[in-house]
Order: sequence, then structure tokens, then C-alpha cells
Amino acid sequence: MSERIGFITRVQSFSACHRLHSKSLSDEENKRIYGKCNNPNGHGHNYTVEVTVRGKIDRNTGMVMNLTDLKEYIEEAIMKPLDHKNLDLDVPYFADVVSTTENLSVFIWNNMVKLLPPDSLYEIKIYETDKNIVVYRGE
Ligand SMILES: Nc1nc2c(c(=O)[nH]1)N=C([C@H](O)[C@H](O)COP(=O)(O)OP(=O)(O)OP(=O)(O)O)CN2
Ligand SMILES: [Zn+2]
Repeated sequence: MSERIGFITRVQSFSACHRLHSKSLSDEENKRIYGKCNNPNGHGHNYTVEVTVRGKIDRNTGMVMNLTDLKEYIEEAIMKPLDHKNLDLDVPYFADVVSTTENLSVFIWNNMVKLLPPDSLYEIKIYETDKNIVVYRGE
């Protein structure tokens, strides 16, 4: 029997605050484009992230990857740098990168990909709110 490919996902939530503000735009443009999300003192979210890993289902273990290992990678790549942080002030990556959920998904991808086996990270999906959802697949 040929080897089966599986997808496994672990979900993690974290809290952070941010302000949508681009240094390459004027104050007026920032206000017009980002609206209430450009509030100078910021606003907060309870983000939920889904990390999906793709790989062969090992014949001996029955696993694509041990979810306990994935949990530890998520702790390193997501929780330690982001949980209870001000994204713009506490996370150096966002000093010159606007802390949109799109850019946050790239940041999380870059952190996760360093810890996972080569070519195994499939998707980062972030729920910024119940209604605002971003997917990034490393392209
Ligand atoms: N493309 C993007 N657009 C927006 C982003 C983003 O990250 N990428 N972010 C924001 C704001 O940060 C904020 O999260 C938007 O919040 P809000 O509009 O309040 O969220 P909801 O749609 O869930 O709120 P409702 O008021 O219930 O509609 C804006 N745009
Ligand atoms: Zn926001």
C-alpha cells in the first residue's frame, strides 16, 4: 500500500494589542485607510491561530507528527513572542511592518518553519475576530 498523506492541525489562542499605522503613509492616509484601527492608543484582540502540518502518516507510529511536539513548537513560535504583547512595540519584526493579520500570519509562518521538518508546514490560519480570518501558505 502506498504511503498516505495526512494533515494535522493544532489550535492556539493568544491576546495582543496593536495599531494599524503605516510609516510609509501620511497621518491623513493612515486615518482614512485604517479608520478606528488607527486609534493612536491601539486596540486589542483575542487571536486564534490554526497551524496545519502536512506529511506522511508514519506506518509505525500512525502519526504525521506528534501533536505534543507541535504544541511545543507553537509555544516557541507564537506564544512566547506574541501573547500579552503590544505587537508594534514589543515585537521587533513589527517596528517597520504594519501589524495586519496578513503580516502576522507571515511572521508566524516564518517562526514555525524554522522549527518544523522541511516542507511540512502547510497553512497558518488566523482568526483576528470571529469575522476576520486570514490564511497564509508560504507563497
Ligand atoms: N486586510 C485587513 N483588514 C483589516 C485588518 C487586517 O488585519 N487586515 N485589521 C483591522 C483591524 O485591526 C480590526 O481587527 C478590525 O476590527 P473590526 O472591524 O472591529 O472587526 P469585526 O469585523 O469583527 O467587527 P464588527 O464591528 O463586528 O464588524 C481592520 N481591517
Ligand atoms: Zn486590530
